[in-house]
Amino acid sequence: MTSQLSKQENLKYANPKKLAELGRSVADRLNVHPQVQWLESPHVQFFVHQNFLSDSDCAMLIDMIEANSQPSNLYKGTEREGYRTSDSCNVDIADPDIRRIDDSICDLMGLPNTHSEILQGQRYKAGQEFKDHHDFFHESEPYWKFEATNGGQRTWTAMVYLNEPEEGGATAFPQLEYQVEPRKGMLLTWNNMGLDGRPNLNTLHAGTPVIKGTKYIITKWFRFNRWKGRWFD
Ligand SMILES: O=C(O)CCC(=O)C(=O)O
Ligand SMILES: [Fe+2]
Repeated sequence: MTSQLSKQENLKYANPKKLAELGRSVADRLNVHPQVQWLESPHVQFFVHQNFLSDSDCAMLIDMIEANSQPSNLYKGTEREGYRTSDSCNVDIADPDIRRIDDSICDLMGLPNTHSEILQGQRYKAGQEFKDHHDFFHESEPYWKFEATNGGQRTWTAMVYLNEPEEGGATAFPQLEYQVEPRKGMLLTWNNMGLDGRPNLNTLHAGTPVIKGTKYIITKWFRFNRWKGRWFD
């Protein structure tokens, strides 16, 4: 199936040259940040920041997720039984604490919050998982035509672990043969585009099943253009 967009149109929504520049500018910023560590992958621009969120912010977000979670969605038309079994919530972006946390992630990345989706909270109970997937949009899928004009390609992902489940729940990158164990307050971020500014298949990842305890995270997806789903600007 094709994206039904002309090559020329597609450049407005996912321009490899500009996406490569964006990747470099974020990576340059993160590389000189004293608290950010580069996870040395030649294949993916990949970083962590320990203790990005305080214990009290983690606790506040967990309470919010507990109060507002609904079963997680997969993209309409791409649903597969058992693929994403966690619960999710869109946080209340009018809440000043949420705005502060949202802004602090944008500030870390050097990306405008207008070009990002609302933070999403997720809860995985024992046995729940989010199987291998890419966060970028597959430009050959029918949904691309909508997402192209709704903010364009998903560029960087930033997620923060709000707690440490007793067992399981790592974020696994099978192509990199690498997995990140949840650490309370730790932010993990990667560029879903490659150095060439095109969707990077090496970013395939999964939230592996929680075996014991519960896992809570927040995730933020940055977009190439202004995200039209935002209602508060
Ligand atoms: O739960 C995880 O560790 C990964 C979550 C994830 O991949 C996502 O929210 O896109
Ligand atoms: Fe993901």
